Amino acid sequence: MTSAPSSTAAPAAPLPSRRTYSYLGPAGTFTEAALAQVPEARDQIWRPVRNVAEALADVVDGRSDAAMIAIENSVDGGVSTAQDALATMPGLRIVGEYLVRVNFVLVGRPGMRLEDVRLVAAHPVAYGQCLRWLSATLPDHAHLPASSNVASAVDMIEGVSDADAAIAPPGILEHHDLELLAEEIGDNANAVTRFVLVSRTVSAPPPTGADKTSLIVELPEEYPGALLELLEQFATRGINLSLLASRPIGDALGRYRFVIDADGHIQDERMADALLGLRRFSPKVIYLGSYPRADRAIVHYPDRYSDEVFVEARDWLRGLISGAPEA
Ligand SMILES: O=C(O)C(=O)C[C@]1(C(=O)O)C=C[C@@H](O)C=C1
Repeated sequence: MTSAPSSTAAPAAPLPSRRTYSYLGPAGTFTEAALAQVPEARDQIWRPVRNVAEALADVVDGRSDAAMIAIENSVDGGVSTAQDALATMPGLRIVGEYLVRVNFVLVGRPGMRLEDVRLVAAHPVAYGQCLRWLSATLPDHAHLPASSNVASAVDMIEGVSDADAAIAPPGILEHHDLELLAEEIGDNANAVTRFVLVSRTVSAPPPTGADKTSLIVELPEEYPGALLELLEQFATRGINLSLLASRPIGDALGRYRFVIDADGHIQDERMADALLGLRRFSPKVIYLGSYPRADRAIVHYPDRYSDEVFVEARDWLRGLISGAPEA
């Protein structure tokens, strides 16, 4: 006979609540491949959405804990929709960086032949990476923008779009019955897309020695040499920039904000000093976060830019002010 559970048994421990991650769907996108690189995201809830702004809005509004978004492609450059969303949506922080090799196939509805393709559905960033192949192979085609690399094909199969063919990741054929029309159609076989994981404002993960800091900075108006002064904040502190892109602010012609990735962490003395310099002259500095670089490459600095030398110089100045005898 089995005994009834004793009423004095310890109550079961509450299950830890699962975290939700938004990403550009549907399943099978490169963005999903980037999310698969995040160990903490395993066994959590993955929420596919239709665009980057929706993924970030999920985080801002609390529907998700974090969002994975594409931010830069080695062939097509900065993903402007992501840069603009980060510039205008408050309360977000980049907490991680991930790289995904990207290559593309052209797929059609079952029975479609390459020579009959006229309308090609593709995400604009993917389209930009296949332009040379497309103009050589399908010079008369028209482009139908799609919201993602997988949505291009799924919308075509489901009759939501009139496309004859779609640019998609190679894995698409494992999930859908499609005609493979061409493989390896990307203009650069080594193309890589950089993704970032974005959460609500949190303190930065601790420095690793291989970190990046992302910023968006506006220039003062009517200020000759302002861009040079912005760059000097980094140059005079020995900080390398790995990204400098301009995006229109949108309120008037000729007004731009600068999207910057700088080597180093906000807790590095030289980076903190550069941020103070930027804050003094720029009307708006958005700090997007400091996080470990995807390639984990340690950056080495000449001694004059080390934390110790910054601290020593500050102590020296304090000593001069306080009248302490010089060592
Ligand atoms: O994640 C996907 O598959 C996407 O469709 C998005 C995206 C992008 O926004 O850059 C991702 C990687 C490729 O470079 C092309 C498109």
